[in-house]
Amino acid sequence: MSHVTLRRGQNVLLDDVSWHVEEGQRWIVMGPNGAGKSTLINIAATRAHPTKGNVAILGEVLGAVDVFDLRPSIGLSSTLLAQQVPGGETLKNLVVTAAYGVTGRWREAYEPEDLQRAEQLLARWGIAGYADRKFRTLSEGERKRALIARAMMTDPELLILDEPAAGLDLAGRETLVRSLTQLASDPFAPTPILVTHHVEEIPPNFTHAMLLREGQVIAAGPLETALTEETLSEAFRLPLNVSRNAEGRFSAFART
Ligand SMILES: Nc1ncnc2c1ncn2[C@@H]1O[C@H](COP(=O)(O)OP(=O)(O)OP(=O)(O)O)[C@@H](O)[C@H]1O
Repeated sequence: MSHVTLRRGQNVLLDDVSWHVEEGQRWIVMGPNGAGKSTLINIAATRAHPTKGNVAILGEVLGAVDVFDLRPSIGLSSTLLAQQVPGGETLKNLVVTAAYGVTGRWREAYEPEDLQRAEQLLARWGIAGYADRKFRTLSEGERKRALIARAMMTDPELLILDEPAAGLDLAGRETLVRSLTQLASDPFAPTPILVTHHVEEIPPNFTHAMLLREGQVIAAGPLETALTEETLSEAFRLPLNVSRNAEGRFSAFART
């Protein structure tokens, strides 16, 4: 993204944001509520267009490409998507419909390989026995896993996860962090972009961070320089103590 601004009415949601993500990097997007994180990743997922500035995704220039051709290469898991899933949808269908860019199975005919891949992904994300369960009957943690399995269905090059740990209990969060750490260490896995509010949710092998506040970039780059006491305190307007343990996990507390 080069000098991207997005306005809605009088509101400036993103203000002159530039961002460069390379294959092999693993990004965290952080910032307080309303900072513009979802807006940023909606652009990255071709769900929104900037008012000003240029965007190229996987080598294609936004505005000069049919986004429906590009979308299968971009896996997306978000709360907005979860809200669009019909409650009676089975997990198997939730995952397999990603191959067709829809939620809610209607009259599409699926190939046996698609169904097999959906089952494999559910197994990979720890919900193998749940293929015929209805989405509305799942716990929050199971829903999050199902949405990530769906995001992986098209074998995307880019994987965007918007707050996948929101609403999970401690064990659920830690299991998810472990799964994301494993995913990030797979050289054939898609380039991940993880939106989060909490440094504790950052998998230790993620490499870069984009820190936003009020639509502007506070810091962007390698974790060591972009996620520091100074940058996080500035982004959240709160003096923070930030530390990283020997395993690479972050924690943050308000200074007393
Ligand atoms: N359609 C819209 N019209 C006007 N303002 C909007 C619109 N959509 C979002 N906003 C505003 O833009 C700002 C950024 O929203 P966004 O959802 O990108 O933030 P966020 O960082 O993802 O927040 P959160 O952490 O709370 O999910 C917010 O102040 C929001 O109220």
